[in-house]
Amino acid sequence: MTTHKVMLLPGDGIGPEIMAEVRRVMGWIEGAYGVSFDVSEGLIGGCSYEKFGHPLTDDTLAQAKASDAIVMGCVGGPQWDGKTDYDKRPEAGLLRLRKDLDLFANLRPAMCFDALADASSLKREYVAGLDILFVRELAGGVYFGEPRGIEDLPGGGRVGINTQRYTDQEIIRIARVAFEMARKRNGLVHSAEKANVMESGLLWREEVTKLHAAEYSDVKLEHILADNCAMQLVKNPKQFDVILTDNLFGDLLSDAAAMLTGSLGMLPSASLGSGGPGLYEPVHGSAPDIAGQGIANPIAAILSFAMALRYSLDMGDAADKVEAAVSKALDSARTGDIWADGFEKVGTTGMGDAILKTLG
Ligand SMILES: NC(=O)C1=CN([C@@H]2O[C@H](COP(=O)(O)OP(=O)(O)OC[C@H]3O[C@@H](n4cnc5c(N)ncnc54)[C@H](O)[C@@H]3O)[C@@H](O)[C@H]2O)C=CC1
Ligand SMILES: CC(C)CC(=O)C(=O)O
Ligand SMILES: [Mg+2]
Repeated sequence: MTTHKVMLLPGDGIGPEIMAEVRRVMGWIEGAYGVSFDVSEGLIGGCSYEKFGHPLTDDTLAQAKASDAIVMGCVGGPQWDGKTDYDKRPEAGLLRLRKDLDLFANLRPAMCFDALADASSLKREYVAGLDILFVRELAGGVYFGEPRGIEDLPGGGRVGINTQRYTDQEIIRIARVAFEMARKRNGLVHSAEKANVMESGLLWREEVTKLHAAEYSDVKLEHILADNCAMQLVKNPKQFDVILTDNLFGDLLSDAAAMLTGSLGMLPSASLGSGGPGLYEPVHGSAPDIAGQGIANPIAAILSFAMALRYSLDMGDAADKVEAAVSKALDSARTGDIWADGFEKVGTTGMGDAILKTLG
């Protein structure tokens, strides 16, 4: 029997609630596909900080590296918001995990399930059939650039510093992922930056243009300024196929796209490097406003696990099956974030029940 080593990192807030549903889906896959998941569970984020004084310990990192796939919930919460030491904040645990594993390619599909075309804040005709793939650079840019910090100014007052920094090689490797993905989809890449005001954006545009001309001229490439991209996502989202962008803009644009699909609770992601385990996590955060109430939508987490099946565990059929089950379950059951008249309103476990029932 094939055994896959999977590390689960539920994290903070709604993390443990949604990951419990992922575990149930994993159990179903084991039974249906005759595989075994060798599961280890670790701490990341605020819960790790409380226990070990650090949001990601060396030990947990080593275990994560030794697994075939890592499935994470989410980190953070208001109890740690006052922390000015950024190395100790919950989010730093996640950034360390991404950086240490060199997970530079963050795939964030924003798809509107048919059943949810009326759950978006945009009218049905703008979102029905929507299928965008964000390819976000994840291991560089302003979240990691040096220098950074808050410093006193000589004449009084303070300055906050973060640095946007991209090398040509960092740009080329993520652009390659976007072009390869577009080849398997509808052959169109929008590359979003701010070449009009940032040198890093200009280098981004030049390198993407060169790579396109040299190796991917069969793919259609459009350059778009990131602020216009935000506007176009709301104006006419179906014009997009693949959106290639940096760490910061990708973070913002994919959250905005979440509402096109009905809820932030719907968006999964895969973070891939060059060879090691992938990291699979929902796009959303720890949702402190609803944590502990059993009402969070577990679908983003379950779809993230489906991406793990597809990209790390060589189980594409099982991934298709889980995605189809989610789509069908939405015909009857809905968590509060996507609920509408005529549907049964369920909590986190109820949504898991509906998906498992559909899986059979
Ligand atoms: N990858 C991660 O772990 C991320 C962590 N965060 C952290 O999460 C904390 C909260 O950040 P927020 O800005 O509030 O963003 P958030 O994504 O946690 O929540 C934004 C809104 O979406 C709702 N929401 C999110 N996920 C949901 C789900 N599965 N089901 C139903 N509703 C859902 C929340 O209730 C809230 O109203 C912060 O500490 C932040 O740093 C934020 C984004 C990503
Ligand atoms: C480190 C994360 C909290 C940043 C984020 O919001 C994300 O990657 O989606
Ligand atoms: Mg984000």
